[in-house]
Amino acid sequence: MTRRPLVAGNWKMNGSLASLAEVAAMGGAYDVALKARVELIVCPPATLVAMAVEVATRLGIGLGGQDCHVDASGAHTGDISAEMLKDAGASYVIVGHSERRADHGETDAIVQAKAAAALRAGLTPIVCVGETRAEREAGDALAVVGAQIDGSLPADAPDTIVVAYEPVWAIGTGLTPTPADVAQMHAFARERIEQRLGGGKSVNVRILYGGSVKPANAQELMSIANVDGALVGGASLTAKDFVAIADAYRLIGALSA
Ligand SMILES: O=C(CO)COP(=O)(O)O
Repeated sequence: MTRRPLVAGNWKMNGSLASLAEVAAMGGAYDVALKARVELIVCPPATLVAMAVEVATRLGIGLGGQDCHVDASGAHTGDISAEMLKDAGASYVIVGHSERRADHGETDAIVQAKAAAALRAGLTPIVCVGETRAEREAGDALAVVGAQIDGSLPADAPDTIVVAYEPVWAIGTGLTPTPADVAQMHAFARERIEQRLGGGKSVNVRILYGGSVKPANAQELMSIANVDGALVGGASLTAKDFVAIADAYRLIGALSA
């Protein structure tokens, strides 16, 4: 089992050219020892991906997009393809974030097609899943996430794909599930990913936790079995908080299966 933790920052619709200074500021604390321990990537708005490449690459920080179209090119005004993100210097792309599922009506089938598009372009998709508050309260969290995994992962995806469990009710609210609930969901997700992909691939698939990850709770959340890193929203906008989250890995031992 060789899963390298991944801490990914999702800037959402935030950031300007001036924000590239935050990327530059991540470099100082992301030192050789931390690089050996955890992979760090930033997913800024598409307008900034190409601009961020030089500084990010120099600091050993990866770049990702936040969405991609299913097609490589064509008459889709306002959309961006996975190939364009790759061309701009990205190596990852988030697909199926709950905000896109809600704002743009993205279904599991669309998310799966986007994940396949990412793979076609040579990007690693970060496929997001997660239940709403109502679904958790109804006792349906596992069933909902299981169905999203079935529907959103291409069946032939390689074990390099990343899955992010983001309970919708934990995003931007300061609320997080209990460690026991996170452990249960991540163990369940790994089993379900195995059923979906087969061939023992799930042991290598990184499953991130997302939703109100902050420096103060990072160590507790990242220490949970089957949590292979974090997808961070608000706290990824400032270098200090974002690197402090990755820094939790200095204190965490080898990841447990
Ligand atoms: O949606 C998220 C990351 O994709 C999580 O956002 P917050 O970290 O702001 O809760």
